[in-house]
Amino acid sequence: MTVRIGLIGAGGMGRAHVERIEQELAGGRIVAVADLNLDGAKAVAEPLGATAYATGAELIADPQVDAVLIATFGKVHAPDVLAAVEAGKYVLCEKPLTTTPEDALRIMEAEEKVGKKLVTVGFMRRFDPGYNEMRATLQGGDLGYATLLHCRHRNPTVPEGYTTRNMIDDTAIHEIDICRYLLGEEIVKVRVDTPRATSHRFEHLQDPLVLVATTESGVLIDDEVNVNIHFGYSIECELVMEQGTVRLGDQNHTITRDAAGERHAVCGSHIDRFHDAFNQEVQQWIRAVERDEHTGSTSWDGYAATCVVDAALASLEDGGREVEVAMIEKPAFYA
Ligand SMILES: NC(=O)C1=CN([C@@H]2O[C@H](COP(=O)(O)OP(=O)(O)OC[C@H]3O[C@@H](n4cnc5c(N)ncnc54)[C@H](O)[C@@H]3O)[C@@H](O)[C@H]2O)C=CC1
Ligand SMILES: O=C1[C@@H](O)[C@H](O)[C@@H](O)[C@H](O)[C@H]1O
Repeated sequence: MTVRIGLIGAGGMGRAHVERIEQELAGGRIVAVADLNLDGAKAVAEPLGATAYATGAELIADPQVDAVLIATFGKVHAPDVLAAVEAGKYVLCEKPLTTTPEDALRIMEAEEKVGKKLVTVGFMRRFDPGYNEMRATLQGGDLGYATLLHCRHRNPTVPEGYTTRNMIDDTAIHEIDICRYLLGEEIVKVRVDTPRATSHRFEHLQDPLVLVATTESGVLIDDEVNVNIHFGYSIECELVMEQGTVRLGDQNHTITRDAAGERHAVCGSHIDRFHDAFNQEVQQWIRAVERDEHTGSTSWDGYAATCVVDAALASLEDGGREVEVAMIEKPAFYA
């Protein structure tokens, strides 16, 4: 069976997903594309012989669409995710699932009503081999339990419209999710530190900032979010356990050694750094939809991440005070 996919949001990420589905992956085909900018939707749809729509609602109602891939802005994800769930269609929604915990709860309620998990959140780092090796090392138990997790999320630059809020709800949300995934526990409190700002930022931005979070068992996480670092796209992570540490590698395949020393190229963007993880994520989603099964992160993961984002934003507004994360008990449906 070929899974007939409808894409909502034909911007940078949407087009990157279309390219991988059409050129690199198996089992899926783009049959419809929706974008508020109808010309943008047509530009992606027409070469594929797909139908173009101006709204997600029309695309979701199209009986030709088996499953929905959402790559619009985070703050408009919720209505389309809800409509797809209510139509009984599987959804792969780019992160963040929603920008408020209330919207994520509504999605969870809709899924529970339908009686099956239909939503996967685009937390693609869960498919990165490096993070999975780190997780396996921790779970193996030979190095003891985790005590600390040091993360760095460095982007070359960001556009002027990107806000300090986005440093948390659009950027740090990746570490919020991957730390929960690596450690297998929830984050219970968080504060945001605001060091001296870089002169490379737009004036309105608090860049860099550092999230300091604590998990249920007391593991301390620090996450440097630094989005105008210029030299490249650099994602780092070191997990400290009782008897050893494990550190994420980069995407380099070779190391050059000469009179200037040893070096390897640094990635330029999320596209090259997480190319394989994105492919794994979307390929596994297509295969799971074929089998009528859920895969990857759930609406609960989207909800939990949004609750941590909310607490971090409250800390930022309140001078870096430590804020407890408010969240509901995990429903048995997501156990
Ligand atoms: N996993 C990752 O590493 C990355 C994830 N993303 C996520 O992908 C999503 C999209 O980001 P980009 O492609 O960079 O943004 P973008 O601005 O390039 O594209 C967004 C597109 O959605 C369309 N759109 C907005 N609201 C809409 C609506 N209500 N209905 C239909 N179309 C609508 C816009 O017209 C635009 O074409 C975001 O959620 C973002 O966080 C983006 C970059 C990397
Ligand atoms: O998800 C992503 C972007 O939306 C975000 O703006 C970047 O900071 C991240 O590095 C990238 O992976």
